[in-house]
Amino acid sequence: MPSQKALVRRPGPRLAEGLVTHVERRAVDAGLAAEQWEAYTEALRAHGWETVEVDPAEDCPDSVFVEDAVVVFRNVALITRPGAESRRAETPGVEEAVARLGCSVNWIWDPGTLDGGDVLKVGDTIYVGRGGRTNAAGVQQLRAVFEPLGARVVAVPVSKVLHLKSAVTALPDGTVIGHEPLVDTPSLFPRFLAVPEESGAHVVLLGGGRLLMASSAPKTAELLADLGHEPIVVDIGEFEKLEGCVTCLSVRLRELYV
Ligand SMILES: NC(=O)NCCC[C@H](N)C(=O)O
Repeated sequence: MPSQKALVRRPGPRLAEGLVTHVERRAVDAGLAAEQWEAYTEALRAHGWETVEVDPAEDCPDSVFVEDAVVVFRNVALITRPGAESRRAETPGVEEAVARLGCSVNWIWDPGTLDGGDVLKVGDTIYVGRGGRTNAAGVQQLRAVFEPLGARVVAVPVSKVLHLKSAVTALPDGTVIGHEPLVDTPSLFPRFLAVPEESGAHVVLLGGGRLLMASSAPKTAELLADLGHEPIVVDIGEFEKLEGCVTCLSVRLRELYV
């Protein structure tokens, strides 16, 4: 039976030292971050997802952003080689977790770099952002792993934000949504809907019409509700200070057979 599991990773003691690239550094309240993380994982569970915790990586400030360490398509997990060197020690724990769940495992190798936040799956199309964290070799290696499984890999330039999924994600019907000033080439997507807020571009599909979204995008939540979707809103403000979004705090394993 297909699973409804979601990998998550508890924030570690060094969270406040997480990388910032496109935003000013602001102090992170570790206690509040822990509460927000609990509420985020609770929202996943409340909507039918069993959360599976990856062992903590206490020395890695950014390890809570678990989606950057792995890309899963069908039953195959591609362990990334993060573009930021300080994040490379995050991957062994994630590799162990996906292997335990029964995925076959592949790897991005030197000189490739790839962050999971640069990978957006829409059906069998895999968009991969070529930007600050993912290089051309990483794109080629991703293609070599997933195209034989039936995926079509489409490379997309990313220059204005940290990751492709900082700029765009997709609705259940496949429409790609993004805040236009931050999207390099909206015309690359067959159906594109502009949203009024930067963090409005980030949705996690919970199933049915339910979309997990950040409370920092109220106008977008209203727009999407008006289009017949059901926003489920969580406050992830402490993670947004570190350029995190709702998407990067979990990895949903939708096609795992266990
Ligand atoms: N996929 C994501 O959007 N990940 C967010 C990563 C934030 C972290 N502070 C970083 O710069 O790597």
